[in-house]
Amino acid sequence: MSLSMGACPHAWQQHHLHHRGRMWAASPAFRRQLFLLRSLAPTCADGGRASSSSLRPHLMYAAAGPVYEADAEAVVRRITPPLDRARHKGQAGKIAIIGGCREYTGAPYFAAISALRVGADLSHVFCTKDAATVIKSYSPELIVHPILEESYSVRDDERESVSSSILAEVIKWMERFDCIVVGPGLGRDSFLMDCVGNIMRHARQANIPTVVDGDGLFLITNNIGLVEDNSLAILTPNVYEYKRLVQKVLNCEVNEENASEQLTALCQKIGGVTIMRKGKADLISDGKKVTQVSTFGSPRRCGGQGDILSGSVAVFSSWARHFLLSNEQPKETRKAAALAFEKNKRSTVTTDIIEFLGQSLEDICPAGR
Ligand SMILES: NC(=O)C1=CN([C@@H]2O[C@H](COP(=O)(O)OP(=O)(O)OC[C@H]3O[C@@H](n4cnc5c(N)ncnc54)[C@H](O)[C@@H]3O)[C@@H](O)[C@H]2O)[C@@H](O)CC1
Ligand SMILES: Nc1ncnc2c1ncn2[C@@H]1O[C@H](COP(=O)(O)OP(=O)(O)OP(=O)(O)O)[C@@H](O)[C@H]1O
Ligand SMILES: [Mg+2]
Repeated sequence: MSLSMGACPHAWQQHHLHHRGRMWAASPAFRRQLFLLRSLAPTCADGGRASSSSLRPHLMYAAAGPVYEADAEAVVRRITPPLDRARHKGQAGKIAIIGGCREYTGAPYFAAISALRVGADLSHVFCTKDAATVIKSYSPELIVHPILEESYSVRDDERESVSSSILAEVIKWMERFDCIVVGPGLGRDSFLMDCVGNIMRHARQANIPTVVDGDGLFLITNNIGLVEDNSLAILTPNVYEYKRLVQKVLNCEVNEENASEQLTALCQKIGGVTIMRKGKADLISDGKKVTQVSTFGSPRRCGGQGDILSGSVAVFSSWARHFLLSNEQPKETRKAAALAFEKNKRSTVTTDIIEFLGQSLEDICPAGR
């Protein structure tokens, strides 16, 4: 299905933006958009499947083979659903984060709140009991399910029944979600990993798109069958997570000279999945082609920015899916990072970036009046 400009209710905005010329390119609003562009990468991969017109044919690099720079803004503009009065709660996206344990409460919060700030209607978090109250206290906007358990809180003879009841509880909700994000702040407890593996299998059977990040990547690296041949899986590894995946799946070291070929080979070996390799430039592949997003965001590398990305990717990929399925009509995190850095400089933290998500999206795809 083609994502033609004419099909987009915001096409006039795109036209308008293209004609602002150099002044626009130099404007603070344009710079603010740059950060958001990075978070679009998986969406761009999806958009790329739908339309080669979402790729700029003029640019590229990669030591071996062409890599196209994704026109992330155009993709976002096309897939962002209009703020239509006839729409009801949930139609702009229901997202769930599977993550949050004794050590990590920030990561699932960042991912879940970013999904809301990008434009989803409902954002859930499935986490351990220890983490739930903490996460809830960060924000009343989130729906928090304190259902996961770690080994320390489960007796050996209870494991099977606890595992079944965790799965049963998640299954009750699963069908409602447009996308789940597995891993932010999940931790690596063995019992928890087993339970989450079961959740992933169920999500797959139910055809629920799944973004795998953080400790979810640790889980799948050691159980690659969890994502094998799953075209609804998007992996968002950082530099270390990517290294572990390459070592495990391709049985070799990361090769920067042939980055795009290696990424393609990794996708193909796993089969069907889309991988967004985060870094100085984000490289995205579905095993067929490779695109990149290299617009500059922020020089701050504080923890949590990958969580913003995974939550945002969940929303954009569900918008893209709706667009493709219904011919209705996704963008944005490097841009919010740029905005936040402009304001806070070296003291920029993840919460500052989240504050700018809305404005960044607004610059790309205005909500209208
Ligand atoms: N505020 C929070 O709660 C946050 C929690 N986070 C969570 O923390 C958990 C672990 O994520 P990480 O990305 O830290 O996990 P990793 O285990 O991949 O990395 C831990 C750190 O160790 C170092 N490291 C790892 N492998 C290395 C290697 N081969 N060579 C050199 N240095 C290496 C890096 O500095 C890295 O940041 C995840 O669940 C993640 O979601 C992060 O998202 C950051 C924010
Ligand atoms: N060197 C870089 N220059 C510019 N942007 C980067 C760079 N490295 C990563 N990014 C961007 O920062 C965001 C987070 O990537 P990062 O590699 O820090 O993820 P992460 O380690 O998973 O983060 P988290 O701390 O949330 O787990 C992504 O949007 C990525 O595109
Ligand atoms: Mg991470």
